[in-house]
Amino acid sequence: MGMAREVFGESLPVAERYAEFLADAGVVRGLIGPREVDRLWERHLINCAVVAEVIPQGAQVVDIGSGAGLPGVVLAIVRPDLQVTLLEPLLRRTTFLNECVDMLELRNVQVRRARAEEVTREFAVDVATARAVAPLERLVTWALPLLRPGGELLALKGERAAAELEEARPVLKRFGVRTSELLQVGRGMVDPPTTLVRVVAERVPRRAKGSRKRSS
Ligand SMILES: C[S@@+](CC[C@H](N)C(=O)[O-])C[C@H]1O[C@@H](n2cnc3c(N)ncnc32)[C@H](O)[C@@H]1O
Repeated sequence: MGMAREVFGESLPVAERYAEFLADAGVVRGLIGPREVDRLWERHLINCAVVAEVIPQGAQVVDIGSGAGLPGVVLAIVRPDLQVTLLEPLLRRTTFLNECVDMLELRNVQVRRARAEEVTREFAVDVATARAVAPLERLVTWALPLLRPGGELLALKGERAAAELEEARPVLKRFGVRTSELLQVGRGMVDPPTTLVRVVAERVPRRAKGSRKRSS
């Protein structure tokens, strides 16, 4: 628990209530595997919380495919300055997420029931996050249209992060992306540290090049 205190600081009691809800209702409703309960803090809460290291103050964040709230709920707990939208298409999961928001009294969170590719006109946020949602080459096609120009996707990826970034190169090129990189966050706090793929949206396109309508 020592590391949890260090990571969550004064938000620790809220994080503890969230962990209890995941271990209880989350398991009963099939949103978290029973085997995850013993490693909830290390593999889920702390692993997600350390992403806050690279999110700017006051950012608007969309968490794509939030599921039971990872990483979106955790980021909202550890960083009350963020405005977080949890984007999740499945009703059973948005019900769970709304209950979390009420129970934890998270005033900086909204839940939006939709698929990412359906709501591109609604968002122009600073940061999109996603964990375990889709391969990077598909994820970027959902995430980049939700970002403001210069905004960034932070995709939590495991061992295949570098390979997925390579596979996504053609798509990144189509979107005119010039900045994409691997980052590690949470060194010394979680083992292994969390690997992120960071992709910065370019200043211009909302659609991939080549799919743009011609003006004449
Ligand atoms: C394996 S779960 C991961 C949930 C959570 N991010 C986590 O790490 O525990 C993938 C989630 O992505 C959601 N999802 C799938 N396709 C999506 C889409 N097109 N837009 C938004 N969410 C999507 C699913 O409903 C599911 O909740």
